[in-house]
Amino acid sequence: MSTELVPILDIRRFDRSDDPRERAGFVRELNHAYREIGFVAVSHHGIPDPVIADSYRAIKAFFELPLAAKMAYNVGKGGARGYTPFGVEHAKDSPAVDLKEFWHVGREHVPGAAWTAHYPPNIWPTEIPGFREATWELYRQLEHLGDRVLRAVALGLDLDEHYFADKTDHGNSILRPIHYPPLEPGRGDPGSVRSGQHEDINLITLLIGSGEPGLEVLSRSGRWVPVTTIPEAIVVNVGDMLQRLTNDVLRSTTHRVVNPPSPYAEVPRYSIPFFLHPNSEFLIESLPSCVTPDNPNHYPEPITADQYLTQRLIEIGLLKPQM
Ligand SMILES: O=C(O)CCC(=O)C(=O)O
Ligand SMILES: [Fe+2]
Repeated sequence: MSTELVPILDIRRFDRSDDPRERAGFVRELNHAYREIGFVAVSHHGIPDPVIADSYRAIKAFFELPLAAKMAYNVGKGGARGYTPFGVEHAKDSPAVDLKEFWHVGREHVPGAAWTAHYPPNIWPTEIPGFREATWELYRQLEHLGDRVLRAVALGLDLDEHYFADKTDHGNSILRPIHYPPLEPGRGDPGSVRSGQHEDINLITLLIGSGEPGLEVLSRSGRWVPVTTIPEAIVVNVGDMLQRLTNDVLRSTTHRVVNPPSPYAEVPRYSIPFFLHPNSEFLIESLPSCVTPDNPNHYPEPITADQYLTQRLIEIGLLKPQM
């Protein structure tokens, strides 16, 4: 049932460019799913198992540290880098906080690159050897996979295959390892779930860990559908920036992480989303090919990726409004 809604697509069909029919088929199926449900699971993505395992090892060790040690890394504006504890982030329009703590890895600085000054530097937990190497390698690998998915998205929108390349080459992307602890009565508000229903802000999200129960997407008919993919697959979904760029042709679908029943409630859940963002200065303006008489421009006011992100971080409690 859910596999009908969230198809599993083998990205080797796209990467193997010597077979144009296979490539075209991948592009067609990906874009069809993004117009209908906004989610796919990508299999055979080529990210080596040890790269994923090393990150899991490092983040589990970090989240096991005492709260006081973790709070030393709760720095900076909007949780942009480092640690964000329980009780901060909530879904837009929901007062109940999510039952999660998380860490943010951003883009590593490149000395001499003009964009470097716009991004806060990463910070790293000194208690966990190998944390930096493992998570930065996973960031690079997920970014590379995201670039390939965006090439297939571009082709499906009748754009040049490399349309997104110079708009994402120093994107403000974030790798966010998340820890949802075992559920205890009395933790959080009575209405709290692991992650309240929301849409992602960025262009696309690549999610490691969707094999663990809890993730649900809201279907067009208004039904919550559990995402149950094969564990090796990486879920890749459309975010609000891509929905807006495409004038709502591609759908940023509402999703959530529910509190699972026993025995899953008694064990922690870990996931690692990678929020792929465009370059901060990128102007999000409806693509001309997505504006038609049947689908007039819903967003006549363009907005930069940076302005859009700031607005949205205020809405979810990660940034305080400027007075
Ligand atoms: O933990 C998950 O499986 C999904 C998390 C999520 O949707 C998010 O952080 O935006
Ligand atoms: Fe999400």
